[in-house]
Formats: sequence, structure tokens, C-alpha cells
Amino acid sequence: MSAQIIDGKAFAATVREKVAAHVTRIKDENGITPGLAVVLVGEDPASQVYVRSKGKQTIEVGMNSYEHKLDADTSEATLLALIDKLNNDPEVHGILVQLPLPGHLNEDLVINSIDPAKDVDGFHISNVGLLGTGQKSMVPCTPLGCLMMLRGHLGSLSGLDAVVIGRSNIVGKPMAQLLLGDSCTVTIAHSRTKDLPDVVRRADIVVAAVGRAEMVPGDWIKPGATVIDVGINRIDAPEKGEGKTRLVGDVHFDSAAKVAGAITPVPGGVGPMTIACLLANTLTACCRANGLVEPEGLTA
Ligand SMILES: NC(=O)C1=CN([C@@H]2O[C@H](COP(=O)(O)OP(=O)(O)OC[C@H]3O[C@@H](n4cnc5c(N)ncnc54)[C@H](OP(=O)(O)O)[C@@H]3O)[C@@H](O)[C@H]2O)C=CC1
Ligand SMILES: Nc1nc(=O)c2c([nH]1)NC[C@@H]1CN(c3ccc(C(=O)N[C@@H](CCC(=O)O)C(=O)O)cc3)C=[N+]21
Repeated sequence: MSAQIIDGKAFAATVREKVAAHVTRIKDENGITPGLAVVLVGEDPASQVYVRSKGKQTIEVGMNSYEHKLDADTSEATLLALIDKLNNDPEVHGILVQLPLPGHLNEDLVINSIDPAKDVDGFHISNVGLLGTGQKSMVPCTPLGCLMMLRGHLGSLSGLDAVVIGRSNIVGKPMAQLLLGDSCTVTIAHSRTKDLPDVVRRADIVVAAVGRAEMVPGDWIKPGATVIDVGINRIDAPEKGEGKTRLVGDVHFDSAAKVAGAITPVPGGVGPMTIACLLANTLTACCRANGLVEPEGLTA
């Protein structure tokens, strides 16, 4: 058996088209342009790439993009003052503070200072609580993108056994909430899980969000399972030339693709969907802020 490849790039393009069409409509009918502010503290090269890519795609769907780049040694007070300004700016509907932050800044404090209505990452404690209790919230982009691809591929997820490997606040935990919301039987695995291969072998849906290159081999995968690979790991690629690198996921793609029913690739899987969902969340936040009808199919 050979798995169907779930094309995250194509999925993301469809989401962006929906967003762009709705943005055009509210601009024409309501004279409102959704705006996304991205705050980057420090000069981590990978973060700079993501921030640039987010800014470009924000403009492409017709929204306003505001980028704020702060020095790595920026004080907490300065960052909080910027967030306060953005919270009170009616042109800004979504605020994203790129993580991780430099060590001297308190991440929880910073995230919880964002207006929950503008928290397009869905990381604010209010949004976490709303999601956990099944109420309307802003849903974290990466898990939302994974959910959209799972629904797109499987239709109903009801009653399926799902295993999420990883329990971070930004991926693993909200992913588990969303799967539970779609009536999966959910197991959350982590570094202390006993017999991880056995746990994974029971799953109809495997979401790997660990950050360890190719750690999930094909022989852990139940035949026909749907595999979503969130991991983004840069490894050496001497075959491409000296000093070259390439991106791989947390799943060993070649062996898993022989057993799975469907699988997302890295790159071109979850990553592009994350950014598309960020744009979708910004549009949703803008509609909610202005009492406009929300676009369908872009939230959980
Ligand atoms: N495609 C995208 O858009 C995004 C991709 N990512 C990628 O996803 C991956 C995970 O990110 P993130 O959630 O932030 O990572 P974290 O480092 O915050 O969390 C990793 C999780 O994996 C668990 N873990 C570590 N080692 C093992 C192991 N040997 N067996 C089982 N579980 C293990 C940890 O367990 P414990 O809690 O016990 O320590 C932890 O819960 C990374 O590669 C990251 O780059 C992240 C965000 C977005
Ligand atoms: N506040 C905050 N919100 C985030 O959502 C957030 C964050 N901080 N910090 C970092 C992680 C990581 N992340 C990615 C987004 C897109 C790709 C992506 O588009 N990846 C491409 C490849 C890009 C490349 O070639 O480097 C792909 O998988 O095809 C990857 C990773 C969002 N994150």
C-alpha cells in the first residue's frame, strides 16, 4: 500500500482564496480592511523567514500587514507598551508575537497582555479556556490547519482513535482539544509515555508534534492510518553538497508512506496551512470586531 499525500500547499491555497474573496467583500460592502500586526523580538533567522512570509501572504489576500521588529534586548515594558498600542488601534484586528521570545521576557505575561479578541494565535488564557469548554474562541493556527486537512481527507472524525505526540501549549494540547471536539478518542503522548510505539500503533489518526527529526518510523503506523506531521526539523544534507541542509518532519516519511492511508509531507504540509489559518483567524477577528457575518468553513 502506498499513502495518499495530503497536499498542504494546495489546501492552503484554497483557504487563502476563500479569505481573499471575503476580504474583497467586506472592503467593498463595509469599507473595512482587516489588519494583522506581527511582532518579532530579536533576529532569529528562521523566525525572520516566517515573519517575511506571513507579511507577504497577508498583503496578497488584500489585508494590511504591520511588522514590528524589536531588538533582542528590548525590555518587557517596551514590548508591553507596543502591545497596548496595538490593542487600542482599530486598524489592527490581529496581533501575533512571534515565539519563542528571548529568555529575559516572560512569555505568559506577554501573551496574556494581548486583547483576546485580537489574539489570532489563540494562545491567550481566555481563548484556551473557551476552546477547552467548547465555546467560540480564536483557535491556534497550526492545530486548526491540521484539523482542516483531517476533515478534508476523512470527512467525519467521529469515533476514531487519535494519538497526538507532544503536549505543548501551542500545538499538542490545542490539537487534542480539537480532535476531542470532533468526537475522536484522544490520547496525548509525550516524553514520559510508556511504550510509545504501541500507543501509536492503535491510532487511526497520528499527529506528530515533537521536534525530533524522523522519530516516528513506518512500523509504528497502523495500516491505513492518517498521519499529520507537524515537525519542522533542519538536518544536514551532505548529498546536496557540503554544508547543505534540508527540512524533515517528525515522521520518517518514506517508511510511513508505505503503511499509512494518507500522510502530510514536510515541507508542504502543515507549515503552509499554519500561515493560511493565521490569515483566516485575522479575518474572523475582524468580522467579530465589526459585527459582520463570519466566513464559513474557516474556523473550528
Ligand atoms: N508546521 C508548523 O506550522 C509548526 C511546526 N512546529 C514544529 O512542531 C514541532 C513541535 O513543536 P512544539 O510543540 O512547539 O515543541 P515543544 O518542544 O514545545 O514540545 C515538544 C513535545 O514533544 C514531546 N517529546 C519530546 N521528546 C519526545 C519523545 N522522545 N517521545 C515522545 N514525546 C517527546 C515533549 O514531551 P514533554 O512535554 O514530556 O517534554 C513535548 O511535549 C517542532 O518541530 C516545531 O518546529 C511548531 C509550530 C508550528
Ligand atoms: N506566535 C507564533 N505563532 C506561530 O504560529 C509560530 C511561532 N510563533 N513561532 C514559530 C512557529 C513555527 N511556525 C511555522 C509556520 C510556517 C511554517 C512553514 O510555512 N513551513 C514551510 C517551509 C518553510 C521553510 O522552507 O523554512 C513548510 O513546511 O512547507 C513553518 C513553521 C509558526 N510558528
